[in-house]
Amino acid sequence: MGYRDVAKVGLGGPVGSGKTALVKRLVPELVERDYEVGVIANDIMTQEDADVFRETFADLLPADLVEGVETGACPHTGIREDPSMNLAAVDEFTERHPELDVVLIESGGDNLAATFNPELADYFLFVISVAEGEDIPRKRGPGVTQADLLVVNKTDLAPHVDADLDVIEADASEVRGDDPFVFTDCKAGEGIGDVLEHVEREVLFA
Ligand SMILES: Nc1nc2c(ncn2[C@@H]2O[C@H](COP(=O)(O)OP(=O)(O)OP(=O)(O)O)[C@@H](O)[C@H]2O)c(=O)[nH]1
Repeated sequence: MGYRDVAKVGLGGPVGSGKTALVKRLVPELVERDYEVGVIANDIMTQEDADVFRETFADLLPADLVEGVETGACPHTGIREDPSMNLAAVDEFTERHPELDVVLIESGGDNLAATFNPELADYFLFVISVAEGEDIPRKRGPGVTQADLLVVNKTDLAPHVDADLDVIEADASEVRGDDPFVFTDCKAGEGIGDVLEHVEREVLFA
């Protein structure tokens, strides 16, 4: 894939929903499938997530394909209103690695309203967690309704927080209409194949 058609995949969602955990699961699978992958981590004030990724992916990705973008107080500004810092990072990646196929862009944790600027992300995953309660899909936040793929993570915690996955499934179906959603347990690695199937079909094979 050339400079112009590197696929940009955004991951947004509330603080702690599992965006980092999902990226950690997706990157090895993508590399295994022979894709050249870059990762950008947006963080409010630190490079913490980027440092974690560099360490986690030390054997999988060149260190210069992991970048941290510090967004300041408002985490969605960098992915929605003014994505210039993120786009500059993508440009640097593609200049250094013209063979790059896909860049995963993790947003800083935010609320249910965070969405990606379409210029920044060709495909946008919104990650929520069942641990915050089964009624999140019903709240119809823009992330939940507008994302290309809704990822409902931490299914393993459902029994511990009295969240009923059948209720979440019914609500997500209603709120999303024909748009897809998947359940994941990033701790055990469940559902990762489903996420990849959507990303490959909609973005990488498109
Ligand atoms: N039990 C369980 N824990 C998970 C799962 N996914 C993530 N976690 C844990 O939840 C915590 C938060 O996960 P992260 O991946 O850091 O969440 P995040 O959305 O990147 O968080 P921010 O970047 O701070 O917004 C960590 O302690 C993870 O280990 C899951 O599917 N099940």
